[in-house]
Amino acid sequence: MSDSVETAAAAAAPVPPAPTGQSGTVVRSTVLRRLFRNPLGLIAMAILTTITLLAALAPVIAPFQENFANIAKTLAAPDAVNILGTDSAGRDVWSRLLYGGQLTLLSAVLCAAVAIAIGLPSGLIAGYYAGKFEAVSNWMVSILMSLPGLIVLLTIRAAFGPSVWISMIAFGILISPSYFRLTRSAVQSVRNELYVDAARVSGLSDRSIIARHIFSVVRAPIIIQTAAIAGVAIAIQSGLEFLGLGDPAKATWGVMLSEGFKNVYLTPTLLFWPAFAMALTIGALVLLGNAIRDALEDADKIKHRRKKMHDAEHAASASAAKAARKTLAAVEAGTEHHLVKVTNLGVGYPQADGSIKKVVDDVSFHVDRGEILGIVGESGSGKSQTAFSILGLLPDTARIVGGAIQFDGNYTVAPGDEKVNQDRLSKLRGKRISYIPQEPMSNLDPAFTIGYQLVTPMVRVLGISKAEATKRAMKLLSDVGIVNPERTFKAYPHEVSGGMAQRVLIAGAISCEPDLIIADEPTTALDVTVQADVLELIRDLQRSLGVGVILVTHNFGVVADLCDRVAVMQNGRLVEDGPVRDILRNPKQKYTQTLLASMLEGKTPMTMLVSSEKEPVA
Ligand SMILES: Nc1ncnc2c1ncn2[C@@H]1O[C@H](COP(=O)(O)OP(=O)(O)OP(=O)(O)O)[C@@H](O)[C@H]1O
Repeated sequence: MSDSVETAAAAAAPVPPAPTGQSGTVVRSTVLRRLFRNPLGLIAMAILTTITLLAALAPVIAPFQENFANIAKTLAAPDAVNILGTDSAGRDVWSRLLYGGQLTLLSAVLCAAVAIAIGLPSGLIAGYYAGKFEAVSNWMVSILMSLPGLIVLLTIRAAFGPSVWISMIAFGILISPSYFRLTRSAVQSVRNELYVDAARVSGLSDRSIIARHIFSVVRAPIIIQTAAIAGVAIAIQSGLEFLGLGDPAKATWGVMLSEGFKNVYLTPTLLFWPAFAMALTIGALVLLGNAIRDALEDADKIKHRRKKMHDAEHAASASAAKAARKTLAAVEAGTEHHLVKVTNLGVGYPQADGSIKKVVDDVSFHVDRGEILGIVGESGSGKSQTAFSILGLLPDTARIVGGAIQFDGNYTVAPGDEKVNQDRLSKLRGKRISYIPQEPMSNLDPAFTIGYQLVTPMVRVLGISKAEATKRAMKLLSDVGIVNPERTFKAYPHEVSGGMAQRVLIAGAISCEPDLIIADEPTTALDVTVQADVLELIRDLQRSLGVGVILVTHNFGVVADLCDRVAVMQNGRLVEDGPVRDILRNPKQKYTQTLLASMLEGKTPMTMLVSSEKEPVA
């Protein structure tokens, strides 16, 4: 398949589950265990927990209210009553430190929360959908980043008074672009991963895809970033207060710092204690961020631990679907109501000069239940673009420039439509239409076990219990010829071979009892020794389940071996179609004859072809 099409490639039914629930919990507990084993992480957590507890318990453990002043005892040295001494107004330093911790920590949390609330969702949406939202967000982010932060904060202070909360909300807004950019780049890096396309094909809504696949990618960097941002917020807030811009009526570490500085020559410890508390907190936050990063880094170890947690008991169960499919298969084949009907389809891409380059032109064919239609043609002939039109997975830039597509009598592309009807197709993909891709490995999410990726869509689409779906998955794995289904079920994609991964995807493709399977060169990425097995498997399953299959291939040998009917494509056009037997016996077009000749003469199919007699479509 062409490079461009690969971006739109999608996989069969397997949908990796949300990184929540059992697996998510296991991963989280593993990360926590690793954090506890890291001495720096442990120290950081101990410091932060102690500081938070002391601050939270200030009303209980502080000997005085933060603003209680004993004018008779100013700038006093530490004694039994005032263990850290008193300040210039006779207030207890220890009590103010505790109450100050409350305000300082809460304001840091507020700042991070505001920044996350703005930056995270906008980064997710911009990264996932791109387009206008991303353009507008980028524009706003650039404006925010070009603002001189300190001057904005000073202006806000002048306008709204010395409120620590308002300052921190403003700082949260100013700092939100860092979350936006972090999230957007993380999302962009996985947006076009085939397992994300696979989830789309399997019928997951965009919201679920973002929650399950995309958010899991940004979660770790966001946590690390938050630790750093909280530290920066404390430093900025204290910096402003140190400059005398804080609310003197409130005890915060910054206000204490400012007051301590005024008396630095008389009582240097007044400056030391708030500075020490701040340094300890900020240092602990930085250490914690690093420790979390280290804990998350070794993903493989985490995965292996997760794997051990999966202890399943499995047994085979009957596939009632098979019988149901057989019945269905007999109903509609050969009638005018086709499972898929493509009529005069045209697909094009707008060019820089304003013209549209057609890559599929006036293509018509149909597929019925219980039959295999082969779409054959040389590389670039438009096979995949046709298949992706049916799946609704054309790139955003593609335009339908003519014709229509009906699935089971309903238009997914109606005459006059410029785009595929995604609302309608999202209800079909993964449920009634499934897909077997050409690159099995890239279509399985490396972060989840094969079993999980098989079970989740069945639970969603078929509405069955997890236990039942597990049984079905085991049966499916054994149906597709996997010798040790238990082991494969518990394995991660990197632990199985390409041929086995393709069998897994085939199992996924049939798991939700589809009516149509679109297989796009399903053996291309496989070793020759397993190609025949996989093709035979598709044929056996198609026969027993009675589904319709569209098989995209450039190999006429595969067509001859497997298909009932064939559509031959060249340069985006359908040059010939009909029952395979007729076309094999009596190919009318020279192009078809050449394709056949390359097969019959035992040459490697499709390495050399005569040039088209027609002009390329444009
Ligand atoms: N995103 C895109 N933008 C512009 N042109 C594209 C895009 N995707 C595909 N094309 C063009 O569409 C034409 C048909 O591509 P398609 O992938 O359908 O061919 P194919 O027959 O499946 O080939 P292969 O067997 O190599 O996959 C090619 O000329 C390709 O360059």
